[in-house]
Amino acid sequence: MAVSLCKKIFQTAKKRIIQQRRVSLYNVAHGYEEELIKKKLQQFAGGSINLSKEDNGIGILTVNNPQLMNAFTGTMMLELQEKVAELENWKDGKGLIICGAGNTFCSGSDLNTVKAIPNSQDGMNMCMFMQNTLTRLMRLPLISVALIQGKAIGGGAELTTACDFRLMTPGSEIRFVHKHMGLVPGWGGGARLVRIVGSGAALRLLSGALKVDPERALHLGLSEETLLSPEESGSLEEARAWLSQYTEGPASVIRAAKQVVTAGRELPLEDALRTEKDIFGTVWGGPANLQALVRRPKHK
Ligand SMILES: CC[C@H](C(=O)O)C(=O)SCCNC(=O)CCNC(=O)[C@H](O)C(C)(C)COP(=O)(O)OP(=O)(O)OC[C@H]1O[C@@H](n2cnc3c(N)ncnc32)[C@H](O)[C@@H]1OP(=O)(O)O
Repeated sequence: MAVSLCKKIFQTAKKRIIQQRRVSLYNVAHGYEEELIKKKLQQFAGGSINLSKEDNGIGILTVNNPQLMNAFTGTMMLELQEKVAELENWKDGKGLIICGAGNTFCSGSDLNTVKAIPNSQDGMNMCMFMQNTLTRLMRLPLISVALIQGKAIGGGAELTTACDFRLMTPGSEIRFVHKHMGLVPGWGGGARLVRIVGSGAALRLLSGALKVDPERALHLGLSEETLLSPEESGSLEEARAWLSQYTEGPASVIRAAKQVVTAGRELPLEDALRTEKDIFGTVWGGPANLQALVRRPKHK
């Protein structure tokens, strides 16, 4: 009995590690030293990443460091990784809203943290750490929305691209300011931006460090909608209502829809088709499917 329980725990842990490896981009084979960068990041404290999971299957992830316009300190980068892991294990989840505290989104990395780790090894490790985390965030089986109030600057702009959708409030802006910092995006935001707006527009936004207001974002297809409310609770309510149009229904089906799209977005066609077949197998003959066959709804 005890042996079989131990075996089961071991198998579950092994499965989880393999799954995390699959969704993570970098490991030791890429020269990535996760424990080393985690120790370094731990030294730069401040702010927090808060997660609340609502009964409707929508999670609210808040970047919280309002004194620094929600810049990411070292400990916030670590907390983001922890919250993403928590979301990976949230089986009832269907949607996610990412927002910033105090009426602004996020101003990228905390300049005090990055100034203290200027050497190339730390920079590369931090870059791989954030790419791993944001790739896992992007691949969550949750429909994700960045709610952009105020400013999304540098790494903050990159964070918005790890979401499926972006909603902007009046007066807000997204700006890839990296050029002015002598940088290019390093959190994966460059590659993701190309896939969202195309290579020409992405090159203009990066090389011009252009301010993208809600109107321009709509025009570029970077934002889905400009919300009416400029303030925190009103815009969150609007974002919730917008997202619930897509999260209405059984979690198994909503999550499967996101997984099919993730495969289609990331894999070569034949691999995506095979993955779609596997995901189809998880819903075919499932409770939602069987109930629908009994109800026989008309889709008028
Ligand atoms: C790959 C990612 C990449 C990286 O470094 O690895 C980046 O993220 S690069 C981009 C880094 N971010 C910045 O360079 C932002 C610099 N800050 C600003 O441009 C402005 O502060 C702005 C536009 C975000 C907000 O301007 P606003 O006038 O509304 O407010 P304040 O400037 O008065 O800001 C209040 C307070 O916050 C401090 N602050 C803002 N952002 C950061 C930051 N990223 N790191 C550290 N501190 C930040 C700002 O200095 C003010 O503090 P104070 O003590 O009053 O000077």
